[in-house]
Amino acid sequence: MGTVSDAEKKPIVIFVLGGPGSGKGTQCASIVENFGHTHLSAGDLLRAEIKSGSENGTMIQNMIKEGKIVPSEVTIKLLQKAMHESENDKFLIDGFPRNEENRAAFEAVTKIEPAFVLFFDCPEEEMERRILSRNEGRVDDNIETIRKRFKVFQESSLPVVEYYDSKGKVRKIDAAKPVEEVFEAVKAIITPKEEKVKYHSYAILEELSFSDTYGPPVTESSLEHNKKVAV
Ligand SMILES: Nc1ncnc2c1ncn2[C@@H]1O[C@H](COP(=O)(O)OP(=O)(O)OP(=O)(O)O)[C@@H](O)[C@H]1O
Ligand SMILES: Nc1ccn([C@@H]2O[C@H](COP(=O)(O)O)[C@@H](O)[C@H]2O)c(=O)n1
Ligand SMILES: [Mg+2]
Repeated sequence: MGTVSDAEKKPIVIFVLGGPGSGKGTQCASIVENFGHTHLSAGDLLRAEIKSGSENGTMIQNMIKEGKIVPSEVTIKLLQKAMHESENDKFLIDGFPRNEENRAAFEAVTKIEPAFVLFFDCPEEEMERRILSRNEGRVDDNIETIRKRFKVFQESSLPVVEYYDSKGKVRKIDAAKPVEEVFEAVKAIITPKEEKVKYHSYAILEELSFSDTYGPPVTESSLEHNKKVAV
């Protein structure tokens, strides 16, 4: 069997999902800083497309104002372009897939399956409070559009989360907590396996030196055990 060349290598994709205002963009910024992923927000790409004066601009603007989901073809093209232009091989795709059409079309076109889905779970009252004090001048940050976006989230986006949950791919996070606490939970999920093994090994070594100063040396087999613990 031949080897897979670099050109054929699939990027690592993490889908970042959660209701409007749940904190996806905020947490993605910290993940980028700490773990080096490239952050692609579908909403940001669509807003940039409006600004660029593209022929789809007016259609996208109207859909965003109404809290509706833009046809997958448009959004996927923007995501693919951004991925091709990046030299990175690990991406956080934020706010996508937003409905079943988004999900199926992305998989069919790119043949990429997400490594997992980070799902930010937050009550509507908290998301509403956050959006109303966001102050970024977004056309959809008003109470009328917020209500529509909540409805679309419940009816179209949650089924996508449930789909990935049925495949064991959802990592759910309590996003109602303060930013720093949410990020601690994120870190526990994103931290590469090797780092966790190192951490567990040090913890066991420390425990040994405190509780049993003259205890048995840490053997290779006991480190092997740590590896099994740190999944
Ligand atoms: N854990 C948190 N606690 C309090 N405020 C938060 C928290 N996380 C984010 N915020 C604030 O809430 C607002 C919404 O956050 P953010 O833009 O990250 O959400 P989002 O999920 O990307 O929303 P959207 O889907 O509308 O793009 C921002 O003003 C942000 O500073
Ligand atoms: N897959 C997507 C993502 C977003 N949209 C539209 O953009 C709006 C804002 O998205 P945020 O992620 O920045 O909240 C969203 O309400 C949709 O109108 C989309 O169509 N498809
Ligand atoms: Mg966002």
